[in-house]
Amino acid sequence: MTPKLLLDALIPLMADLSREMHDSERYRRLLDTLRMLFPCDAAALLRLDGEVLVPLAINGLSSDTLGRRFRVSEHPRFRILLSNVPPTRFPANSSLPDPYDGLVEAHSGELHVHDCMGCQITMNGRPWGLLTLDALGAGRFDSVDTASLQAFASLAAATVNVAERIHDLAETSEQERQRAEAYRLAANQSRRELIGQSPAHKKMMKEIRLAGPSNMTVLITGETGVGKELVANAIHAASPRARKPIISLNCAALPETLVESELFGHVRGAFSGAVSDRRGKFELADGGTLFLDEVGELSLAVQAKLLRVLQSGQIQRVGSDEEHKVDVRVIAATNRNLEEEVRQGRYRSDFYHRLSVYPLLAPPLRERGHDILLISGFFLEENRFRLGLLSLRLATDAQEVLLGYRWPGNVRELEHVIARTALKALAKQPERPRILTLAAEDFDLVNEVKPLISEQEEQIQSELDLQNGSSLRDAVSAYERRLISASLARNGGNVASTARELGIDRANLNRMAKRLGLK
Ligand SMILES: Nc1ncnc2c1ncn2[C@@H]1O[C@H](COP(=O)(O)OP(=O)(O)OP(=O)(O)O)[C@@H](O)[C@H]1O
Repeated sequence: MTPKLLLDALIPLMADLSREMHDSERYRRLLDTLRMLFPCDAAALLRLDGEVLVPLAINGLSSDTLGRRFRVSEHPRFRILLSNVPPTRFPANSSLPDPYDGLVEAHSGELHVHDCMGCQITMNGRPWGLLTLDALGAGRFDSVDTASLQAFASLAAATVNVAERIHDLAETSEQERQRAEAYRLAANQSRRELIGQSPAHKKMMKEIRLAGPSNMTVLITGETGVGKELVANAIHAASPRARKPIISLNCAALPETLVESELFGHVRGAFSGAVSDRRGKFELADGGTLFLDEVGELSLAVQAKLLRVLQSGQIQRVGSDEEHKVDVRVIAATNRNLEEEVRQGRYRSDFYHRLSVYPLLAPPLRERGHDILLISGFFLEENRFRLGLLSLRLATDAQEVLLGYRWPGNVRELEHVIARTALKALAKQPERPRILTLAAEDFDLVNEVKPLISEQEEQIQSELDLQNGSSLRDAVSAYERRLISASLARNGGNVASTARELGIDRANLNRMAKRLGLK
């Protein structure tokens, strides 16, 4: 090969060193050039991973070769190649078995490789992997100059080095992005105050102030949307770790196989797709808090691993034997009844007890009385701003609707209801107003309204009222109570519509309700 041809072949490869491209494309171009320069039927680039050689790219070999893992101890040719820095040639009469026998695609009935060469790729003075060349015809490599192959191996090492550095950079920037996101979220969420004044709210805040400064593991329970994540943030903010991040993991959002790697991280090659080392949430939360949301969804196997970490404070990345010490406080949340899950054998009792060192209940919205209006105020203000209004408020009858509703989706549902209702009410206006007042009929909550007296309570009540000996007045009161409760429920707690349906005015209805002990 003339120097010009040689340069023509090598220049694009050198130019690749300063270009960003996918590894597979980079390695494919490397092997294409190798085959242009050296007369062979197949070539491969392999990375040494512990005791195993992993093919990263192949050319002229059957595609299943990429899935093979060659144990160095079982392949004497590979062992020899790895122990010598200069290239080694195995001539046709070599008695050592060839790992690629039967894998070269160009064979015309000839399965046996007759000429084989290889060269170590050295990185930082240590073997990183191999380049191999195979030919079916004996003596094909007679003319190959080993110094040229060694020079090519140096170019291959530079190529691999660039690919790995790009990987590391991408990984570092991804981790920095995650960290920045965690700080941003923490800052945003901690700005979100837990609004409320009800006794249930005050009791919860007291617990937060008590548990926060301790280093205890807290298990927050409560229905969906009650604000468990906000509670976790408040606990973190009240702790000495407040200046460090709180890192969240939603245990329900990931398949079991990924949960472990998300929690503990992994090393390169731990599983297919693990192309580089990665820190897990435990390492990201080091010094701070790890919030495990929906912890009730973890499998028994992951529970066992987490329990070990919580007890020892040591984590092991998936695929590694090394242990890392981490200093992490865990706060977990669930809307499941974990005690029941333990009884049913679906949850580990030891893990449950390790999590619930400090159990904290976030009460449902329907038990927080007028907090519903305070929290509505927060969301009304948010929506006022978003919709560009001067004022967004609730009419009195709308407040009654919100207070009478059972809120199965709790605060999150309230947030969505207000956003939806405000948007729809605005769309109904003939002209864009500056002030918008949401009325009872703007809310579409009628069907889900909680009966003011449950059916069972009502029956017991009416039986008591109608017992023998009760006065006519008591019986009439009982009847009025039932009639008004049913009408209020039908009208979504809307006093105006209820009064209309019953044919009395609102003030009268309010007086009657008060006299009958109805809220
Ligand atoms: N007391 C509160 N004051 C103001 N906003 C609140 C309050 N409680 C909850 N929120 C808001 O309600 C929404 C739902 O809260 P969050 O996501 O914390 O609930 P959760 O219990 O973790 O829900 P899930 O069980 O679905 O994970 C969030 O937007 C949160 O900011």
